[in-house]
Amino acid sequence: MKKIGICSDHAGYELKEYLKQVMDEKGISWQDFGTNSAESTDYPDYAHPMANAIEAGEVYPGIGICGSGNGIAMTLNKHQGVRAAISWEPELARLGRAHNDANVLVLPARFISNEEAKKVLEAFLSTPFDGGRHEKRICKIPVR
Ligand SMILES: O=C[C@H](O)[C@H](O)[C@H](O)COP(=O)(O)O
Repeated sequence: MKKIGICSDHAGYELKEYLKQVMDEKGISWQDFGTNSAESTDYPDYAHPMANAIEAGEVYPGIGICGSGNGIAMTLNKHQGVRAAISWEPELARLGRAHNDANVLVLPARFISNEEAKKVLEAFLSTPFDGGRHEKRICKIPVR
């Protein structure tokens, strides 16, 4: 498995650090694109570099975290090669992978506990893309 990319703003910093520990325990390699403290900052400064690395094939998949999940998802999904799915329960993460072939899991740090986020991440990482009818749909997502 490639390194997993992970990034957050200040609101997601503590959850990001927790999930890095979770991945360490599972023997999963990760690359942290910041932020590096809980000091107030701007999510695009971390989301764009991680999205660029995903598009370049340097990391896969990614995890993006901010307070609501909205800002970081909006930023990530501006990239043609990124499909970022906001998930606050395991079934949403499973669907993001199975139906949308999501390559970034977005977590809303202010609306999810660490334990629930761990379950969401596990669902995301263990679910393959279903393909089939979903394939042509995701092919229609990019703006041409
Ligand atoms: O969509 C944006 C994110 O949820 C941010 O984490 C949030 O807006 C940060 O809010 P504040 O600057 O009040 O900590």
